[in-house]
Amino acid sequence: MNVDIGNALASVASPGASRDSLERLDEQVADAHERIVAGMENAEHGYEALNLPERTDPDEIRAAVEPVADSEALITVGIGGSALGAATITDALASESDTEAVYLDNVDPAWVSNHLERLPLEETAINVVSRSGTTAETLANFLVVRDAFEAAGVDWTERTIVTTGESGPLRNLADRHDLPSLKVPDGVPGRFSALSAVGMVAAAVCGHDLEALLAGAAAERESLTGSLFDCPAYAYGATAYALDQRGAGINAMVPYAESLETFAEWFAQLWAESLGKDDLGQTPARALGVTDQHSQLQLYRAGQRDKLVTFVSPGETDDRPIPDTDVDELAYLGDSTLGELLEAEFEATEASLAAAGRPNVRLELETVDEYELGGLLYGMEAACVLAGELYGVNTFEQPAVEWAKKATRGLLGGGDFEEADAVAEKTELRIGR
Ligand SMILES: O=P(O)(O)OC[C@H]1O[C@H](O)[C@H](O)[C@@H](O)[C@@H]1O
Repeated sequence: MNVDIGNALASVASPGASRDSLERLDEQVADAHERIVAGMENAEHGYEALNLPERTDPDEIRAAVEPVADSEALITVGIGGSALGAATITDALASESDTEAVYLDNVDPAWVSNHLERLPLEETAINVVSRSGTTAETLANFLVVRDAFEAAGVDWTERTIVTTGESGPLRNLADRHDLPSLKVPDGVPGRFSALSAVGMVAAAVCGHDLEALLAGAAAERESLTGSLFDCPAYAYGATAYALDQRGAGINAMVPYAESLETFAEWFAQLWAESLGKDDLGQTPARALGVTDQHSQLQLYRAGQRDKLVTFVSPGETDDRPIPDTDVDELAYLGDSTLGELLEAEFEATEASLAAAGRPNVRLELETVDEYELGGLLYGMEAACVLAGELYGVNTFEQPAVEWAKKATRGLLGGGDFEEADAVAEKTELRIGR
């Protein structure tokens, strides 16, 4: 991964960071890097995620999925960090296998039912993922999926893989039914677990090259040094932080590839849950090039000066020529391909923001394959850990989310949680019927 921060400099954009201010920030980056390296060496909670390229064992993952390797579909039941990493990987990568990857990361009943009714359950595998083993949405969906398999006369115990922590309800269930199971590595929060079994079981069933994913991540790990001017991941994390400090409180992630749309969702969780605490943090927004040039670009170029736009350039992709036409006004298109049109629109949009003095950063891939994607995921995780150090927040916890989880359980009668009382205490000023 390369990172180009030129359009975030104060000489181009406002808000922008001057070269001098980045030099000064680099001293903090050096200190943060020392802290990060110590955390990695001591396998501290969270920092341990940056050791995954060496820790994850592709053979173990492939062995666990062996019994369902030739399934027509794989239903991953998980939410947040237990779904988005896997979905990012299988959505981004082309595969020769025909396995359809489906993610049940919502409890919308009609949507869940639609999936269960249309999939060939006797040829479908189930991948249940929950670090805690207690998340209500995941366990509820799993019970629903199991029930659908039973109703269709399919033995779900023959078709289920479990990835969870060392103990908990899901671990007990896996043991009781003797299901193939993998462990969420210790010290790795869900949103940092894409490069473990959590993110890679689906990739294995879909036939992706797990070693290449890890090699791309390992190369990014090698590039972690004590200076933002030498390390693409830190350059991104430090620049995003510096711009937030200067008023760019929103970070719009804009990949120029359909296949990377889920990556923007994954990034949004990483950035929001890790940095959004102590009244700090930069709000992630999601957009897609070129589609959202025609819906959001107006705001990004001419709205409030509160945004950083992060582009992801996918590099080389499959291409398709645009056929010639005898309509004079469209003749110029006939000399191009769709890929060239996409690239031209990307360059034009980037330039349009810079020309209007709007900060933007470019993340460049050579192409979208396992190696590059592994590097991108790792790079963004390292950027986020660095940003967390610079903000001085606890990057690896999410107490605000836990609050809502407890309130939900309380409402459903799953225990006595004082958080649930807040629901009854809602202030109302209702207009309408
Ligand atoms: O993996 P689980 O324990 O089921 O948790 C799934 C998700 O739950 C919560 O929403 C947390 O805030 C997320 O960070 C986590 O990824």
